[in-house]
Amino acid sequence: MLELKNIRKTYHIGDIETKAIDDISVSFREKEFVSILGTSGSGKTTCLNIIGGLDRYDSGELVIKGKKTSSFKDKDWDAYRNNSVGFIFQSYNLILHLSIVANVELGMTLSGMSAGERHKKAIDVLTRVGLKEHLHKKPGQLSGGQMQRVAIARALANDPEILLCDEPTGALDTTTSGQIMDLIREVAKDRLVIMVTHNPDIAQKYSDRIIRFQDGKIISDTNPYEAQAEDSVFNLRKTSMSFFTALKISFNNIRTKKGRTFLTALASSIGIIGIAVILSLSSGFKVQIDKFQSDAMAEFPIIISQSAAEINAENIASMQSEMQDSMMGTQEYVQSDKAFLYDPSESVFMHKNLLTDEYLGYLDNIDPEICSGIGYTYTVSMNMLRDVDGTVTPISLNSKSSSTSVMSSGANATGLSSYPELLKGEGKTYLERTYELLDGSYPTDATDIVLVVDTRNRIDKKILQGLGFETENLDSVSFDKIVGTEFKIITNNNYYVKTPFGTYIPGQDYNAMYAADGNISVKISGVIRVKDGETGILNPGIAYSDSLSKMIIESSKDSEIVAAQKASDTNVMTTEKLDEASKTSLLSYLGGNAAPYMVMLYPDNFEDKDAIIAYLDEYNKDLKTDDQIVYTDLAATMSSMTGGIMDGITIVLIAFAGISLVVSLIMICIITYTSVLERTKEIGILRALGARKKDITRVFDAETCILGIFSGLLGILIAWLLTFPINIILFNLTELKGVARLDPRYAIFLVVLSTVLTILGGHIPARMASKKDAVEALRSE
Ligand SMILES: Nc1ncnc2c1ncn2[C@@H]1O[C@H](COP(=O)(O)OP(=O)(O)OP(=O)(O)O)[C@@H](O)[C@H]1O
Repeated sequence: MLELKNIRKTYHIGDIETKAIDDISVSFREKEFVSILGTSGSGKTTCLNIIGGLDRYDSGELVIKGKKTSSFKDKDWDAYRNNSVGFIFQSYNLILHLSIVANVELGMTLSGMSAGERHKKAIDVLTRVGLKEHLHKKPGQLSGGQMQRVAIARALANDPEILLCDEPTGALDTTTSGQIMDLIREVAKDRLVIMVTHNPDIAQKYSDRIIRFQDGKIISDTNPYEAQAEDSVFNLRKTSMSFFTALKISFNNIRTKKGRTFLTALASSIGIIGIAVILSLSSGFKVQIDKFQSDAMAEFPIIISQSAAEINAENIASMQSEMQDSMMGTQEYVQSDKAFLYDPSESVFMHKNLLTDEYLGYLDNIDPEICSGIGYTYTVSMNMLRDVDGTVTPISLNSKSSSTSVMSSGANATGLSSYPELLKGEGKTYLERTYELLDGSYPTDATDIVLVVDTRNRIDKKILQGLGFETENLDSVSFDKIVGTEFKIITNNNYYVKTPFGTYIPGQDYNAMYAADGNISVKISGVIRVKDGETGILNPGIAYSDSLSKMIIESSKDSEIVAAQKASDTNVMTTEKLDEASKTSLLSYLGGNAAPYMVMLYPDNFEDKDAIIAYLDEYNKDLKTDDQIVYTDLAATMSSMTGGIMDGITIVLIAFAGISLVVSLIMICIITYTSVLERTKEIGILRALGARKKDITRVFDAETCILGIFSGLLGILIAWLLTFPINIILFNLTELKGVARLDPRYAIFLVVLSTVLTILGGHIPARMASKKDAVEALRSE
């Protein structure tokens, strides 16, 4: 059954050699109870460990059931320990954080038995050793004798052919020893039991055969046996521990140290908290910036003007460096007594855009899905008269008090703006989306105009004066006085009078002009104000539709004065000489030029803006530089600046948080290492039960995995809780609401990251654990 042939084992510590086993040859029967007696240090335990596959011999041969073990690989030894050998130790060697049933099940788990079968078998053997009443207990709640019974049950669970007992009663009183020995005697009826003991009486009383050791040699054997040549019928079932079992073992271990686990997880979650808070802040700020940018987009549509300064990256860079020079005082000074002449217009490259009918048609055909509105600005003048309480007086829509600003896009003069028309034909108009109605109605016809007041309902006094309202000594004008006010835009033919000299002057007979046919009647349909949270493009004052301008141009283009002006190179009103450009602009002013001065395209979002730009670029593709239409996209310059800054800040902050993640990684490494040291005995027990080195690594990987998931979840929870005070603080500082928000996708990613990093950090100590010598591990306390 079991044969040791010239087995030797020597331990080397420094220069000192200890011959623990010195050429032992002995054979065992298939069923017998053998006691090994001997003085301390005589090599008994070493021999038992070699037989049990816990320790390796240096030379000789161990033959098990006719199979030589010299060719055994690690995995064969693991399987041998698991299937064929049961160990019983003096100090019981139970895993304290597992229940006694789980302790007994462990060996069977490694041999791959199903959960149900395992459990039944564990209960059976525990009942057999007399522990039926104590199944629910943990090892720590049992007496020494009871613990040894559990150890016996564990050793018997896999029904091994060999039971190895190393002083099984060494720690027990006489009565209990007797009971345990009776049990072992019983077990020995159908297997080989080899017991190491110091107690000759016990050996005498219970065993069939006594072998005495001295200085690593056998000095006597009461019942020697000569091994018969056997055919090898030795079949080993390979052992393996599932990751789930590893998780269960580790989870139970962690459960016994709740406080420490919590503190460890808390400390190692700091890095995750840092990154989660930074990510939630940066994504929150990004949302704010995106919102700001989409507002900015409404404010800065893509502008196509008749003449465009080419703003490109180069210009911006040179502007920036000029600014920097003046701020830093690094401007260039030249020593000279001459004044150098230069033409400033040469340094600004102006591109003339020819807004031909073809191009305007091209713009009109833009996909309404990508461009929510197109606004046209014309420089046509509006000659208006209003009947104020029976007196017809000239009025103006324009306060004429402030300068024109292209930056405020839709406006062609302060107090007078045109609003973009809806391209989609359905849905809310730009005004309905962006402005709230204070009185009257939104414009429905081209001839409906609206009064825009600011958020405090204010309006420039001069605008209402221009419209013919009485404002002298007044603080306010009620809306119903304004809404419904009608006036007329007088056609050129009605407005201009030809003088005997062939020139044209505005007529003076307002009543006749007002009453004449062909004028365009206009009505103030309502008063509007920008909605809270929206950014409007309209200046406080009057806003009218592009169609109104088109109507005026339509009515003016065939008028006498336009015809006369087209035919003349002098100003038909002042007889002043005109160059080509002034003539064009005068014709535009008179409504003789259908081309808009400026076109603005309104996207809804960045993708749409890109699509619009692609559409505009498409037109320019095959054209010569001079014929190309240059557009201005101010939002792009803004967004690339803000986006870049935000990304930069985020990266720097994450780098800092990353450092704390590395620190927690090192900490996990140390903590796992401590856990390995603490659980050395457990490693020995698992190895004795047949766990492979891989399985030991797995147990610790499982522990760090649990720790990683837990610290990840804890980190996310804390980071999420932190977003509330952070938001309150940010709101107080910046009035931005809900900036910090934790994206669930980031949260999941960070938990995974924490788990992976923790497993990585713990893997090295876990590998170290697996390399521990089983015998030494068992010996540790
Ligand atoms: N890992 C080791 N490293 C070095 N020497 C060892 C090691 N294990 C055992 N020895 C030595 O080998 C010899 C045999 O030890 P072993 O434990 O087998 O004796 P034993 O007969 O079981 O003693 P005891 O009855 O006291 O347990 C002893 O001299 C011991 O010091």
